Amino acid sequence: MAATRFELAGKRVFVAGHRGMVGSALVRRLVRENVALMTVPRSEVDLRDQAAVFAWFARAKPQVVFLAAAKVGGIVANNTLRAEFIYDNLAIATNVIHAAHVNGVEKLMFLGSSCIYPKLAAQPLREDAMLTGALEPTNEPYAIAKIAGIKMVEAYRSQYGADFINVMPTNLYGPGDNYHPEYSHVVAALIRRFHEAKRSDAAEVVVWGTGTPRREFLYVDDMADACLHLMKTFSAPELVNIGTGEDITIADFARVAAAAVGYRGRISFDPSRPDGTPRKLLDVSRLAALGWRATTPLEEGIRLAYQAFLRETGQG
Ligand SMILES: NC(=O)C1=CN([C@@H]2O[C@H](COP(=O)(O)OP(=O)(O)OC[C@H]3O[C@@H](n4cnc5c(N)ncnc54)[C@H](OP(=O)(O)O)[C@@H]3O)[C@@H](O)[C@H]2O)C=CC1
Ligand SMILES: C[C@H]1O[C@H](OP(=O)(O)OP(=O)(O)OC[C@H]2O[C@@H](n3cnc4c(=O)[nH]c(N)nc43)[C@H](O)[C@@H]2O)[C@@H](O)[C@@H](O)C1=O
Repeated sequence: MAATRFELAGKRVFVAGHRGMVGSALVRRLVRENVALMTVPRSEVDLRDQAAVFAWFARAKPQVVFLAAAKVGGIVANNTLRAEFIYDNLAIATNVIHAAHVNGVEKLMFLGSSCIYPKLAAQPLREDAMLTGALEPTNEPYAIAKIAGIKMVEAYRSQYGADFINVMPTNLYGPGDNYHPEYSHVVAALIRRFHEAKRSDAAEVVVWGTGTPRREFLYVDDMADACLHLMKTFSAPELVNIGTGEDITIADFARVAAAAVGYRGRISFDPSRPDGTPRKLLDVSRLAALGWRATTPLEEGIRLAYQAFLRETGQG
């Protein structure tokens, strides 16, 4: 895949979803670049509102867009709020991608997710595995909306020659995560649960599912760095996975998180809770060939994430 060079410097760069975990990491990373950063609060422009999005793009005229706004959550949020996950994510993708085209945006990056790959696809997950099999049922509405966004990017590239690209992040964690006890992802959920257990001297912490699923975790500042790298150097219709290329069982991950938090009690598993996809490990060879690798080891990332949790919940 040939490398290209896209100049970010001097551009008006819009981060959609700038208050979120990824969006805020993109903002932290972009301040080191010579760009005019653009953000807009959801109270001013709800990205599900087509008229509001079109009016804002026509007025603000961003040149570059990172589309990091979405309805996001862990396995239970995805499985419970199924209508919101499909409606919000379809609406956000169609409104922002079309508005970017109509207003002559020079380059747009759409953030998909590793959950767009079939539940039982061969591991590690290659980019060409998309649409080769049935999806994991717990997050099918979200994955379908993400696949629609990916296909829009491909269609606008092929029909209009738009320089829009698709990246597929693995499971992310770090500052700005959502610590909701039911609706968060596993990393934030376990940091909070182990922390509360440590504070209350609880003898046991219950982890959902069997502990056997395998997941790959990427620190969100690495994710932001990869996004900037690809924005500057990648332009093609193919997807690019963003991950570390290493995975871990949930049981082993729980031990890593407990150690980072300093919880020393028992860890048990509740198999009545959903496991989700048995394994989600990305093939990152395309990303490596494009010149990027993750640099934050899991133990270090979880330590930083715990510090961020303490800060963000007023305990640090
Ligand atoms: N977290 C993860 O593990 C993974 C995330 N991704 C993708 O990365 C992207 C960012 O995710 P992440 O940062 O974790 O999610 P967050 O929930 O932390 O952030 C989502 C952001 O989107 C904004 N947003 C949501 N709905 C609307 C709306 N209707 N109008 C305007 N803004 C809206 C939120 O605004 P507000 O703050 O006002 O609520 C928030 O800023 C998403 O596309 C997600 O699918 C992909 C793979 C894994
Ligand atoms: C990023 C990704 O996120 C979601 O998919 P997921 O990978 O299943 O993410 P998760 O973080 O919620 O769970 C990972 C694993 O961890 C186990 N687990 C243990 N204990 C807790 C726990 O306490 N909370 C949660 N949430 N999970 C737990 C859980 O049972 C599962 O086996 C999708 O919505 C999908 O759409 C998506 O994009």
